[in-house]
Amino acid sequence: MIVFQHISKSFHQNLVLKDVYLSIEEGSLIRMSGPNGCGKSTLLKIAVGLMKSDAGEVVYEDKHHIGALIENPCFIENETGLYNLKFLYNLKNRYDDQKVRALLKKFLLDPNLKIPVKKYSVGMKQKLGIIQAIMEDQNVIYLDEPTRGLDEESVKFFYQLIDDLHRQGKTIIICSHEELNELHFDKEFVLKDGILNKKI
Ligand SMILES: Nc1ncnc2c1ncn2[C@@H]1O[C@H](COP(=O)(O)OP(=O)(O)OP(=O)(O)O)[C@@H](O)[C@H]1O
Repeated sequence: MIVFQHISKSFHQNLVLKDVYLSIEEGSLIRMSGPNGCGKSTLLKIAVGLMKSDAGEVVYEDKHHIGALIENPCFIENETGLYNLKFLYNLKNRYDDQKVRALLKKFLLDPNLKIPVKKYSVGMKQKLGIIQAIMEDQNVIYLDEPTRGLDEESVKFFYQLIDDLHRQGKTIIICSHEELNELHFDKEFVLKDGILNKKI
C-alpha cells in the first residue's frame, strides 16, 4: 500500500495541494487527471521525494523501487539515447542491453541512432523517459503525461506495455489529460483546486 497522508503544499500564497489523501493498493493502475496547473506534477514530485510537502507525507508500506517520468525528462544532451539509458542503468550496475534495445525498437527508435539527444523531438525524449522509468523492473511507476508527443503506433505500444506491467503486479500511477481509453484503470481521480476526488 502507498498512502498519501494528507499532503499540503503552497508556493508563496498559492495553495496548490490541500490535504490530499490517497491510498493505493499494490498492483493498482491509477489515473489522475485535472486541469493545467492543478498540481499533478507537484504531487508526483512529493511522492518520489524530489520536493518536500508543507504537511503530510507519502508512506510506502511495501518494498518499493520507484521509476518516474515527471515533466520534461532530462538527459545528457550531447550523447545518444542508448548512451543515456546505459548511463542511467549503470548507476545501478544492472544494465540489460537486450531489454533496452528491444524497448527502443518497440517505440520505433533505432537503438543505434547516432544523433545526440539534444536533437530529439519531444516525443523521442518522452520515449526515453518512459523507458528509464520502467527498465530496471521498478515496481512503483509514476508517469506524468506519458503520451505527450508520441506517435500513434508508440501510443499503442505504450498501452500494451502498461497492460503487461499491470499484469505483472506493478503499481502504476499515470497523470494524464488524455482519457487513455484502452487502459483498464482500477481507480481514477481528479485533482481540482488542490483537492483530490475520486472520478465519478
Ligand atoms: N517550484 C515552483 N515554484 C512556484 N510555483 C510553482 C512551482 N512548481 C509549481 N508551481 C505552481 O504550482 C501550480 C501547480 O503546478 P504543477 O506543475 O504541479 O501543475 P500540473 O497539474 O502538473 O500542471 P500541467 O498539467 O500544466 O503540467 C502551478 O500554479 C505552478 O505555477
